[in-house]
Amino acid sequence: MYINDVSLAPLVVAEPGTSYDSSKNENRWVEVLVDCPGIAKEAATQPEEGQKEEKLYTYRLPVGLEVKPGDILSVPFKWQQVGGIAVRLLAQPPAKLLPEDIRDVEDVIHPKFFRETYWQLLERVSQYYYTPLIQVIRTALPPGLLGRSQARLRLKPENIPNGANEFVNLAAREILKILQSQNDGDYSFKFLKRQVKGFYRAKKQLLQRGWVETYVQMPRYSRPQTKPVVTLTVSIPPIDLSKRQREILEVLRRHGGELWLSELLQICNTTTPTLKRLEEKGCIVIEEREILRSERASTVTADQPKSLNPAQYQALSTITQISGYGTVLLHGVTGSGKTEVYLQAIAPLLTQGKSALVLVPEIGLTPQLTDRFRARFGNKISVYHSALSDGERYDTWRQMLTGEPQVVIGTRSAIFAPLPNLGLIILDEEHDSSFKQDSPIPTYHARTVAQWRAQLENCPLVLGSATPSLESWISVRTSEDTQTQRLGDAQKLSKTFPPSPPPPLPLSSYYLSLPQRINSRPLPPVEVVDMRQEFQQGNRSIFSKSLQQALQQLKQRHQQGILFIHRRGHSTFVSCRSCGYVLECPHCDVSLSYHHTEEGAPQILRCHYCNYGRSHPRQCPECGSPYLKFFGSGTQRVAQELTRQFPELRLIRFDSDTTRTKGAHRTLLTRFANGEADLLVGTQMLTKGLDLPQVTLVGVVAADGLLHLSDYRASERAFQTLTQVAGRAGRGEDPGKVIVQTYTPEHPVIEAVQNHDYPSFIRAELEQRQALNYPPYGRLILLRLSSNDPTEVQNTAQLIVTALPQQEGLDIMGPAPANILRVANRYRWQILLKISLDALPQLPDWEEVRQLCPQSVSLTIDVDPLNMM
Ligand SMILES: Nc1ncnc2c1ncn2[C@@H]1O[C@H](COP(=O)(O)OP(=O)(O)OP(=O)(O)O)[C@@H](O)[C@H]1O
Ligand SMILES: [Zn+2]
Ligand SMILES: [Zn+2]
Repeated sequence: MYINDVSLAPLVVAEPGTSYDSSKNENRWVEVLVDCPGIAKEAATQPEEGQKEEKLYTYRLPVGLEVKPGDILSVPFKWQQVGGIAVRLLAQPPAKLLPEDIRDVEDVIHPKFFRETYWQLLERVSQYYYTPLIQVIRTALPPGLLGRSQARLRLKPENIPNGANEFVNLAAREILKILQSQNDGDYSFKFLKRQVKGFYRAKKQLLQRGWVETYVQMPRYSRPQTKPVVTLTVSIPPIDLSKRQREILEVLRRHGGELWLSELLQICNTTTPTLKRLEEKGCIVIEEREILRSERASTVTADQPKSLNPAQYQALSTITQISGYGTVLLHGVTGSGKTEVYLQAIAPLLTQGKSALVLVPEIGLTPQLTDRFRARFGNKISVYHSALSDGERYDTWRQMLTGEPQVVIGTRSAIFAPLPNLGLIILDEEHDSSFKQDSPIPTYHARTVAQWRAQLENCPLVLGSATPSLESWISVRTSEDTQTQRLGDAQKLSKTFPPSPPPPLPLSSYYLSLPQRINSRPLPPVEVVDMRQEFQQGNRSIFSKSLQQALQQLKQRHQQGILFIHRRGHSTFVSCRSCGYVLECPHCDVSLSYHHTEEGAPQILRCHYCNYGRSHPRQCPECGSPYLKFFGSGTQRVAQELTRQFPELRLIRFDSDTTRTKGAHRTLLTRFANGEADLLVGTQMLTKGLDLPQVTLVGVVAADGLLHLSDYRASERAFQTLTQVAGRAGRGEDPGKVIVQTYTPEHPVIEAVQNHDYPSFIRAELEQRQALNYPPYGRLILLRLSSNDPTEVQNTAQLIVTALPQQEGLDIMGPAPANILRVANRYRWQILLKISLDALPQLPDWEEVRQLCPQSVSLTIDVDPLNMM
């Protein structure tokens, strides 16, 4: 059976609590979702025609083994033992299968792993994002859970009383004897099963008494991890060294003579060959050293809950009063103390034995945030994100399954963290687009999944942001009046009868605002510098006079600054340096993208919504100036320019180059916080959640890169990013200042950022979206096609567009080449479907659409796409 067919029927058919003892001669077969990439094409039992890689196989239950839907099993598959999930129990084997072809389930590895709500969540993801269930399960579970895991039994000697043998049957005694014969008291099921007849029942007895425990061992993680370390071997450097080489040795010396290679490279901004030369001269040694698997737990000093200001207090009491499901939008300006509200909302849950899930956009954000959580909750915190090694993820995941009350902080995939007793889900910086997965499938948005999960688990969901997404804003503001009124009532009640808690608010969405910074600190003033004027006045530097001056003062006043550069690498719109004119598509209201597919190919400007194209003009169509330029000045270039103009400023680069290695974020931020540099120069990563009180200056080198992304969400994203980055200034005692350099100071986004005016920005933006039927008013589905064959992919895209039904309320845009046409030798085309929520058109049958793709063309259906490139 093809899994998509069953996904509509409830997968868990057994009633909770009923178990199936195969000795009663009923339900002796089980359908198992087997996870076996690679070997699945040939089946253990004969597959039906047209089956795909993920499918259900039928197995028999051996006598004495109890299985329930949702259990993780180990089953034989060809010549291996693999993992699988029990999907449903059958009273009869499928008629087509010969009984002798059906193999036995080997064992239960994790009983009741999938609780019903968790299953439902995965199914919902599978349906909404048009993704086979097994693929969703792979996303949700740590890698390799199902594959090659081995169930083992371990003695718990501390629980075994004297004369234990009296209490259990013969087989159990045998098991105990075998386990006790070995120091660790630890054997695989497989081994024990062969040694002991009646293993399953005996094991059950022992488990019930708590004398043994089962666990899963993952052999592939047993290999220790190593990493190169650099050690200083001379106390006085030889005289023939260059100045640079001496500096490197000096840095090493100051760090106690030893650093991880990656850290040394970062700190000295040097290269491995340079270090190799030092090694040849006998000054240092580079060698591999083992690192521990768990993240080096930084020492944090415990802290106490802060006494809340009135706005925080109101937010907290609303959140804690919600019983069951409810969505809260916590809209707090930068530095308003949202994190403190989260912390105090979580604290009572832990004492009630519940757990909380905190999602954050990117891993660069977590060191500071996790420290704050650790300071409050100690070792109840665990961190879960895809940058962890498989082993770490697996360990953390096991920790969650214990059911101990805990707080899991993680990036988007942590929305699937299998915490059994969820009391609260928090999405911090909920507007951030890294919560959306572009590929591979499922192309889920963690906020959407969080909403479902909160509903299924019947717990509140808090969405926190200084710049809420339009989606979240709309979802809580539609019935605004009633909410405000009911909130008012609840408050009145609580004032009148302080001892008794007010009745739970009968609402499912709430808007809460923290309009002021902590201690009523002002938001920093934003100065907008018109770079066209700078250019006209003869300033050819990438820094305006105003920014230059501010940078100079930084050093004199012993303060620190942040310089923000939009994104590393390519940024592709073209604009005029004299008048600021940006080349746009005449049909689509988005800026044209610069396409340069290969060396020597002509330069083309193209709209990747509708495929309008034109050649690259020699002169500005508006003012005739020849100074047309592509935007995009990388961090590296800015850093070079800084060193040239301000040699006395010490800077740290903070971008995806310098933060690639593990722990680099923490290292760099700690060094900055300790005052080892005056300036932090970086990309998007430093816009989020940084709370550094000594930062007084924030400079945005060129806001334009953000304003003219060829995407309907460009304005929203630009407003959010600029507001967030501006929000890093003036969080401490000293007042802050923000300088935004731009060629289009009159742009509404720039004005809104300058005035810290979210409401008027969102009003204007919502109007535009509504007029054009873009989200949150309409829905989008993006079909991404790619192939090694440029013609075939283009033809397929055309074919699909022709085949799609013409309907009221369904706008088909494209096909058009993706912004970067060729990536890793694959040519990419896309088709954008815009769906009107009023007309609710019939969506195409995606299986039929897939049939139109030849073997060489792959198709990804991106539901609610955010990244259009
Ligand atoms: N009630 C309070 N009293 C004193 N200090 C507080 C209080 N609440 C928060 N703070 C402090 O104020 C600073 C800013 O708070 P926090 O970082 O939580 O703000 P935020 O709203 O999350 O900011 P952003 O959205 O900009 O990241 C932190 O250093 C925090 O410890
Ligand atoms: Zn011009
Ligand atoms: Zn266009």
